[in-house]
Amino acid sequence: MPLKTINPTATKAWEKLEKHYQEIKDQKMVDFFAEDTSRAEKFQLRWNNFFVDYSKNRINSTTKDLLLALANEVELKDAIEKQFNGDKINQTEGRAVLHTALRGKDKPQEVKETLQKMKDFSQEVISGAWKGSTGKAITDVVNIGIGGSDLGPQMIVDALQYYRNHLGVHFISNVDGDHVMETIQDLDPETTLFIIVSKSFTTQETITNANTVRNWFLKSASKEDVAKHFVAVSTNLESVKEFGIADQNIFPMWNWVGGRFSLWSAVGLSIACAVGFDNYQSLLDGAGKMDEHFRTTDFKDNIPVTLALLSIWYNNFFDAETEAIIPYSQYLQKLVPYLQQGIMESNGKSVARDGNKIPYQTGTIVWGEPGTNSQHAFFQLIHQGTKLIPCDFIGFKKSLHGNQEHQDKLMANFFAQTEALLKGKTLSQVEEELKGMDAEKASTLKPFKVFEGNKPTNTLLIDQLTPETLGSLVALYEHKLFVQGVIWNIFSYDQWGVELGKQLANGILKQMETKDFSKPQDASTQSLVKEYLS
Ligand SMILES: O=P(O)(O)OC[C@H]1O[C@H](O)[C@H](O)[C@@H](O)[C@@H]1O
Repeated sequence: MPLKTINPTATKAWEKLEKHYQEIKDQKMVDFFAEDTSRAEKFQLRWNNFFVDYSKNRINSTTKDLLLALANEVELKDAIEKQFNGDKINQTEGRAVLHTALRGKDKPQEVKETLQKMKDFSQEVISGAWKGSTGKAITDVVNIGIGGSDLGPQMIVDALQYYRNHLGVHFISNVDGDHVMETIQDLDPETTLFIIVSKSFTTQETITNANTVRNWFLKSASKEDVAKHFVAVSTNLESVKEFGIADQNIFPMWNWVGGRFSLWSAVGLSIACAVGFDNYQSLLDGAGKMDEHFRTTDFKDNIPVTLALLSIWYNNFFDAETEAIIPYSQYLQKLVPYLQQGIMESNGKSVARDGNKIPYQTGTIVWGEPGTNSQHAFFQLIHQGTKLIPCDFIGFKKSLHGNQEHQDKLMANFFAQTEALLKGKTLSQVEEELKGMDAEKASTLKPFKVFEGNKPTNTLLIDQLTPETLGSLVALYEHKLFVQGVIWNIFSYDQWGVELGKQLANGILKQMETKDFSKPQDASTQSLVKEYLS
């Protein structure tokens, strides 16, 4: 059973919400709309190129007031200021969390300098002024990194492919050697540039992949040629140098930027190469504008705060297990895997800030795929399954290539799904539909064709997919997860949970090399490793 115990940092609001939940939980959204003709206007937000409709939620004005009271009781305003001001809010690692400083108007000097270096470098590579070791211009750029050093740049490069130039941009992340070979086998070492991205420069996958790629490169080139084909982004300058990267080819990053929030730093170098520095700058500006909105707008009109509170409402009171994010744009096919790291690595915690075990649910599980494809895959379960799955629908008013017929069909589906999830289909509607059918057959079919409806959705309607709107959209979700972390009273910016597997993998690797199985290990894992080695 989901845990519902009161959050001790917000007892008053939490208790009131629990009581209110009991009153409202069986009510139908369609009745809310029938009772209040101005409901749609009441629960919508307009900001820049964003229009957010959250009226299709199982809330009324009281719910909204109580959720806002919750935000106030946990002193959200103060928490936001602490983050933006650079307090060491990542307490378990003793670090500030300042990805917002990478995209604000007043950037620190070191950020400005790094941006200038990224600008100069990306322009040289794009224009062909940067020559490979044999004097040829670069045709392909390969980003070698994993987690935050891969997912962000990869998602943005894919999302902004409309804005791309002639460079082929590729990503190597998995330590799976087949993935590495499939990526490099058709590349020409003379015209390929590798960007090794690792905040720590100790990550097993990235260092292994970087070594493999360097060896592949050295088959047809000399050590001196490495400087023309390898650059690195890291906080660990010493290890980068040890790897053999020339000083001038190192792009710094800082430990006050979390890996999963690092695409706004030099980790975004492959983005700048793929779409040009000006577009990268617009991406930063879009994120900066959302930061401003988040920091300065009253909570009742604040998009990230509103979406975060709604998510808490379903997670902690309706016991929703997951949330779906459905972008109606094929360009955003990598958005969800990217957000999964941001959201689930940040808020997948079960210990409160005081070190005690948390007695309530945290950490939203997010998943999703672009529409309309997902309508033909998992939407059946959202419409008629037994689970409550709140969904965010993200769509754009204008397409990039025109094709109005396609755009209208895409968006008709986009609107229709939230309508269907809201209204469902009643028994009498089904009966009406089955009129004329053989009575016995109709009566057998009836129960299967009923849709309960009353499934909550948020609709984010954005003018067009541009570097700027994309920047704002990503920053929106970053702030949403931050607000949830504050309410759940957890530390959102560490990730101790990924360490154990890494440690054990090193031990197993040693076992494989030495065939020494004397160290105690569970019987299942041991027999699997032995089977692998047999
Ligand atoms: O950039 P790196 O230091 O190589 O780290 C890459 C990734 O490693 C770990 O798994 C962390 O959990 C991620 O947050 C991080 O993005």
